[in-house]
Amino acid sequence: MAVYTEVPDEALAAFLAAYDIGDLTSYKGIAEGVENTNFILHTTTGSYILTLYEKRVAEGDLPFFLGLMEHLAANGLACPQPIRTRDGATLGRLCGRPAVIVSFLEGVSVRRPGVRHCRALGAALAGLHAAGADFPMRRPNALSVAGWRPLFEAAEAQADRVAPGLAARTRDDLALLEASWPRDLPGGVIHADLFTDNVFFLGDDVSGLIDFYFACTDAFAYDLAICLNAWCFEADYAFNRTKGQAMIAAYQAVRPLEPREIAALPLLCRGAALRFMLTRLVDWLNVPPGALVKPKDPLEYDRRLAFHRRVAAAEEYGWSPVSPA
Ligand SMILES: Nc1ncnc2c1ncn2[C@@H]1O[C@H](COP(=O)(O)OP(=O)(O)O)[C@@H](O)[C@H]1O
Ligand SMILES: N[C@@H](CCOP(=O)(O)O)C(=O)O
Repeated sequence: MAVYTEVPDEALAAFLAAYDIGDLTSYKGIAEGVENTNFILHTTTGSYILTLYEKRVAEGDLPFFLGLMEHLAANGLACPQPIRTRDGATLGRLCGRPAVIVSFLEGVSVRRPGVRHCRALGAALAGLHAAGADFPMRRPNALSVAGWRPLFEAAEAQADRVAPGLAARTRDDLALLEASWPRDLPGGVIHADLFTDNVFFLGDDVSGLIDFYFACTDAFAYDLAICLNAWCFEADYAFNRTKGQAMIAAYQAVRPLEPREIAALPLLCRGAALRFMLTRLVDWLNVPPGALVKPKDPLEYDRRLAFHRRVAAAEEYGWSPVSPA
């Protein structure tokens, strides 16, 4: 459950007094999520999400995240829109935490995405990349290849306790990726965490994208690689090429991949899997006493890595020269 900060009624009322969003009729904490404290607010004008940023989101990054959501929403992307106070501020403070109110998005996330969800996601991802094209702020990706070795070093000594041989195979993956990571790919704003829990659907259509708190400036194809990892593996860790094909084709219908992006896809997928394996591994080995949130299993990404190590070409992810949408 992710309500880390309790908010007394009076503190909430004082905070809301700065906004023009009507009178509060009810509110409650949201159990989902791992990073921040979220409440759903119902007022006489509609529903909103109140987020209190906990320690894992750097306060200095908030202008980037909030500015990005405003920019994307203004460019037609269905994403949370920060609500301004009467004084024009998007960022406030509540119970000692930076806090914002954003618009509520309708829809539900899917736990086991089908081919049609992967197709819709591919189009939505390309739409996000297009909507972010002229966003003027930059945020380097702290969890790209240069950030992986410090994570590995923090976990290396205990990695084999999690799975035999994990330290050695991670060391080898890391060395290979550091030596060959593609650095000159087309890029811009990427979401960098577009897992199924961050995408809402109404029927077969994407109704909203949330959780922009890993968003950064990086290669577009790396975002696609993150999504191929998160959406296209089955429960037995077999890669479903039909899902990959649907996602890539729908992405390319909006933004065709360049030959160098296609060539780089196997490395990008391997790097994306390593990134999530490593952050999960560090969290897994450092669960604080009394933690509210169960850490995610790093071995889910160790198993994906076993697949990526055998891949030689983008075709194995479902890319094809003439991709049917
Ligand atoms: N704008 C929104 N509209 C509707 N629901 C939202 C919105 N933002 C967050 N939520 C709900 O809150 C949950 C946690 O949000 P998320 O941003 O993923 O939190 P965290 O950053 O803590 O992981 C989501 O799974 C969703 O149920
Ligand atoms: N998607 C990441 C963890 C980040 O969680 P989120 O709830 O903020 O999306 C993972 O699966 O490791």
